[in-house]
Amino acid sequence: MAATLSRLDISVDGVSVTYNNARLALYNATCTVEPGTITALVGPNGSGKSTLFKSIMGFLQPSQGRVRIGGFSVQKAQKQQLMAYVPQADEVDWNFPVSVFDVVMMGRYGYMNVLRIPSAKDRRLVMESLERVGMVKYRDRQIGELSGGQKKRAFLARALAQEGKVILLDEPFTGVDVKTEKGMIDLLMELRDEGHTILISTHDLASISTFCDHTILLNRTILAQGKTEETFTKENLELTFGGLPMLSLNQMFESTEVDA
Ligand SMILES: Nc1ncnc2c1ncn2[C@@H]1O[C@H](COP(=O)(O)OP(=O)(O)OP(=O)(O)O)[C@@H](O)[C@H]1O
Repeated sequence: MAATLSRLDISVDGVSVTYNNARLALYNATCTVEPGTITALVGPNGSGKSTLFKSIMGFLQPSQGRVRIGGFSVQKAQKQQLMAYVPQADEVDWNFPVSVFDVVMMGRYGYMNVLRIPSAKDRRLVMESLERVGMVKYRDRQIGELSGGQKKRAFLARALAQEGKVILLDEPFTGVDVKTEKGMIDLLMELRDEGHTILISTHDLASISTFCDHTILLNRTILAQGKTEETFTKENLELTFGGLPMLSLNQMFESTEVDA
């Protein structure tokens, strides 16, 4: 893996997305993910987090607005393998007859010709990525035969093998135990220190202030963004989540204060 990287920002400018059912999922979203940071994307269910990820990755075309990755168009960033994506579990066909090794090798496809014959370098990077997430011993398992946490780590390894400078993770801690989450957070911080730009959506609000440099709050549009200590406030969370009971917020801030 490269020791140092050129750091890339993500710039989202006035992005709106309407799905086929005419539902406006995202409205005039404008935000910046600073280069070489871990940035949390926070919002309630259905607030548009996955839609924003898919717009950044170029999986869907916004009806308005523009996304740039390190100044490049999304299309150019895709061609240059600048972005890697760890999807939500329900976006994956777990019955697909591929091993963990095969899934991680998919991260190398963008570097191969049409015959997709892996080079020695491709194999080395796949093994290094599996090692980094502690999944070498599961490399021959069919992907459906993994636990929730192992599945997440397999897809994180695919992102590492892809060598994307920008890594997007859509709810990587769902169904993951505390120890595995801690291991993943440590790895994300290492990747950040190597210069990766990381955007992560999570419902685990309690851990955000422990590892996310910046936070973006979303509910159909961007409601607040900035350094976590300035943005991840009770007032902004109330604005974003609306119906979240005051008791839950009070408990979370009390436990954050105790941990700090
Ligand atoms: N393919 C689709 N077709 C139509 N509507 C969609 C589609 N995908 C998402 N939506 C709608 O767009 C809105 C935003 O969905 P999105 O998946 O981006 O939210 P989210 O913040 O990622 O939610 P969650 O936290 O539950 O994963 C929701 O109202 C959802 O029902």
